[in-house]
Amino acid sequence: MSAAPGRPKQARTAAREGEGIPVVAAPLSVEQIPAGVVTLADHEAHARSRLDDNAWAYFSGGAGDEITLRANCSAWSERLLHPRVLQPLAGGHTRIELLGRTLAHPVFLAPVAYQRMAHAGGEVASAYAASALGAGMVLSTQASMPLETVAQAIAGDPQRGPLWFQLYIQPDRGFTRELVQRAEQAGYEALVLTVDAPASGARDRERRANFHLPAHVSAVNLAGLAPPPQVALQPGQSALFDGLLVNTPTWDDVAWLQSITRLPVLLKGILHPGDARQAAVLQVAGIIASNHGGRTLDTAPATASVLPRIVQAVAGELPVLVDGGIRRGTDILKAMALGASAVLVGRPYIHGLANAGALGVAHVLRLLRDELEIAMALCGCRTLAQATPEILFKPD
Ligand SMILES: Cc1cc2nc3c(=O)[nH]c(=O)nc-3n(C[C@H](O)[C@H](O)[C@H](O)COP(=O)(O)O)c2cc1C
Ligand SMILES: CC(C)CC(=O)C(=O)O
Repeated sequence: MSAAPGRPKQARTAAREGEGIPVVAAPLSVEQIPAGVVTLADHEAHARSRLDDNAWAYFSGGAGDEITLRANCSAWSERLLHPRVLQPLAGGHTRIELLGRTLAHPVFLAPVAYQRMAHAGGEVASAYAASALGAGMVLSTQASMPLETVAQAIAGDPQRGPLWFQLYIQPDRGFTRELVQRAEQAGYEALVLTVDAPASGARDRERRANFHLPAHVSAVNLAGLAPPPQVALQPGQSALFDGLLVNTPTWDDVAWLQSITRLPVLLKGILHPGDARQAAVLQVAGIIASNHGGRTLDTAPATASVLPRIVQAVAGELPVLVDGGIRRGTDILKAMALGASAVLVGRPYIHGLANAGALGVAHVLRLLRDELEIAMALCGCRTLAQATPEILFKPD
């Protein structure tokens, strides 16, 4: 049993924090997209052959019976688009406005921990790709490269999308505050507070594979964080509720976080309209409708299913982003039609990273954007503002 921000088992010879981390990704010239890889599903199939069973269990697994993991994908593909013809399309584009910025397209790289397990270039390679393709990126608290190194790698790139920092509030609030200050100083533009993982989900696939972090991979940005004090449990007390979760964040911590930072704070992991309302009352900068890619509570609903209710609950007061199961440009268009302001993808870019480093991540982003443009054109949408529920097929 472990709380969300806890550290997985690690090989005993763990490198010292930050040691041996390349500042640049492996040279692109040695990496290629294999012929025949033309969709995100192709990337996934190829990545399976590049990653060992240990890494595969971590990156691809979900919680429990993986019902939510599968539902995330099927809920998008089961919704149908309703094409419109003979619309003027010249001058069309995928641009959006979000938190005061104009972005080339609505795709972000979701926070995914321990990316050096997929490729030596790790989070820096992902950041290069996001930057080159104008995508946003959210760096995980549990990144395997220093947050400053990742920000520095793309600082000054005029076409880069937003760089945000995902935060897991640590039991040690002083350490958390220092982490926030580091993210501010490094140039991150927003904090994404993940709220759906006070405890790690039942990661059965990881347990079957005896998942452990390789020696060269660790949560370097949490170096120096003391383990939470051991609680002496009384007979009958719960190791979870009376132990690991005694300092778990609450709504009060959201207000606390807003009070200690000048950065906009978004909440990631909202599924219930009541929580969306509460977030709006606290005037957070945005929410991300997410079930953590099916990795926390199994049998939670697919994000495509809850998105309309969440959009309705916040009534335009704040942007709603969504992730989980987005694998096609058509999925992105459906999300936008349901009221999302932008989308995040998780596993697909890790597959690209495993396959060809920065080039692989860039390829995944390029495929999504190309597919989005095609879907927009075929639905008669010149801009994403025209992606309304009208383009979704409503069965009788
Ligand atoms: C291997 C892996 C690690 C993840 N690590 C984090 C993390 O550190 N913080 C976080 O907020 N979400 C994390 N997530 C969840 C993603 O940010 C995102 O919500 C999810 O992957 C979206 O679903 P998708 O993979 O189907 O696109 C992780 C997901 C995966 C697959
Ligand atoms: C280290 C984990 C807490 C990162 C995470 O959020 C995940 O694996 O889903």
